[in-house]
Amino acid sequence: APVQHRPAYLDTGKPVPVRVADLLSRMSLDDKLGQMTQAERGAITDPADIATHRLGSLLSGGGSVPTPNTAQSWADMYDGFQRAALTSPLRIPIIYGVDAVHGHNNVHGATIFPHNIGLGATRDPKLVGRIGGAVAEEVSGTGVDWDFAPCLCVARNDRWGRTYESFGETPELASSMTTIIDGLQGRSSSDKGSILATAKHYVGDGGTTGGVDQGDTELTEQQLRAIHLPPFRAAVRRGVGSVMISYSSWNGVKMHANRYLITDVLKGELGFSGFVVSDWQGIDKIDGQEGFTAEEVRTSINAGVDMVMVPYDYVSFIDTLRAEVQAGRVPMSRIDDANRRILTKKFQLGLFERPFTDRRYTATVGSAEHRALARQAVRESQVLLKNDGGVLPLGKNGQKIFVAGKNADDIGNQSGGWTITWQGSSGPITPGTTILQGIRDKARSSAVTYDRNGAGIDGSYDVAVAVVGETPYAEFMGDRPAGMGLDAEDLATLRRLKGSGVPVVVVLVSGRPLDIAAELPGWDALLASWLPGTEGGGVADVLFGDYNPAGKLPVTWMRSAAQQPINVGDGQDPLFPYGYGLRYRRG
Ligand SMILES: O=[N+]([O-])c1ccc(O[C@@H]2O[C@@H](CO)[C@H](O)[C@H](S[C@@H]3O[C@H](CO)[C@@H](O)[C@H](O)[C@H]3O)[C@@H]2O)cc1
Repeated sequence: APVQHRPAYLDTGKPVPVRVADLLSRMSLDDKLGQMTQAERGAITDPADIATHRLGSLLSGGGSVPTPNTAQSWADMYDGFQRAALTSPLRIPIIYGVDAVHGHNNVHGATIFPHNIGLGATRDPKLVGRIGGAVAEEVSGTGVDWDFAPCLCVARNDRWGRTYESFGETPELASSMTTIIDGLQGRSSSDKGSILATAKHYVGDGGTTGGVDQGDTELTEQQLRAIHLPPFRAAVRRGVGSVMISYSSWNGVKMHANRYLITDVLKGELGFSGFVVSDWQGIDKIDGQEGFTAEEVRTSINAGVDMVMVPYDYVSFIDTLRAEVQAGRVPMSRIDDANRRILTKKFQLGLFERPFTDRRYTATVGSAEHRALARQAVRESQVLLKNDGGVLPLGKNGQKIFVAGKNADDIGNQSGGWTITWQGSSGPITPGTTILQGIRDKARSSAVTYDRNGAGIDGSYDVAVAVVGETPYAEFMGDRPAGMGLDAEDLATLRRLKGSGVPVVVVLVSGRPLDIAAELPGWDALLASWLPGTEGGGVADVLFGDYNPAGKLPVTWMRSAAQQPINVGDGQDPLFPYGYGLRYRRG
């Protein structure tokens, strides 16, 4: 019998472009349309539908998790979906995406790193690259092969609910932190424990008028190119495998419909050779109405979107796109280009050879090694803004320390949004060390008293530490169009502490600068902690002087919310300037 020749696309000895061309030549129109379709895992009622509709990708939206929500269970879920995908005639594996934006944050027990705004304060690109490697290991250990990160937004107005997802307010700072892509993708994307990274959200998401999430970025092209494009140029140079389009508009045109910026600039001028994915229901929002229309499908695909994060009505999407192709309103060349881009990444990731979870990485989820790295990141991210009379560092021995504040003993609050659920939540939502626990661990020979509201404080204490700030939010839920001050609970707690006559150290756990100028004179010290994640011990390392704070503001700190947007070089007079940060001692 004639030797069964393995098709070229399955021959690992062939160059990727040859494998892609061979596979493309074997694909039907429906095979190709399916590759461009990404569905939410919750929309898959029968895994057989993955092969039936030739789906190219699945995702977990924020908080979309298997039960139980363990690394093992994720790996089993992924392998189940992949096994179903491989029953299709051409056996093309799916690629599965998640938002691991500060660790594998959907997974209970995963290491939660500081959100990007804290990483920006470290000014340590090498550290951020190492974090990318650790996140890639934890994500790989659950089977997942695609991370919708990093967000390379340049946050220009702190009212924006996604300010904490930004490394900072300058293109230089965001560009410097694209080292995380090297960590996520490895030296070669087929490296073990490497995953596909995503530069998002292209372009100008952090520059909307008023800091309105999904709003309109009203800038000249020269301004857009100077402020918001550079991090994407840097990411493309580093070989980022995918780019996600922003919900926002540029001068009134929805980014998901912007052919000039997606095809001419990103793919042409910048030379991006990976694939472009829409945001969640991003094409639906082009006309501002619920659901997607044939025109929105046609417009976004012709603009250069290669894969659509539908995420639920994927059958209707495929049917609509098929009709547009058959009517000649979407050229076959566009469909083939999108497929080439997607398949190239799947081959480069090694998905055809190793389609299932590499269980050697499952044990890295929440590992002591990763938590130690996260604690180092917490230490380096702390920004000391005030330290009158050297009230910091605190004494480990023989001191009476009073700790107060809603964010002192709350893993959920210190982790912020995109933690276990999309919006995040207060409480003991995942294993970690709260800031209070970190303080207790340090001050074993001092007396530490905690009361959330400061009840019981009196003049007998040597110092009071108030851990205050924001509770978790994500995206538009975090927009602050009005005031940006502390909430009533925090203000009451601080008043009570102030009344005791004891020196007050404020630790601000927040996703952005808050309007605190009026209260600041009553505080003896102020430490900006940002959203440190599960390793609150790193905050205590700084409070007790085991680490000499070196963090620098990644964003300008307003004197008043009325100053927003306020950014370095705009001539305004801030409370603390971009780059500001005190140390305990030189060196
Ligand atoms: O109940 N509602 O009213 C409601 C409204 C909007 C929702 O919208 C959806 O909720 C989230 C959780 O389901 C989804 O993750 C996205 S967010 C989007 O998704 C991508 C994939 O997760 C990320 O990479 C992007 O960075 C991010 O901008 C969407 O906003 C959900 C619920």
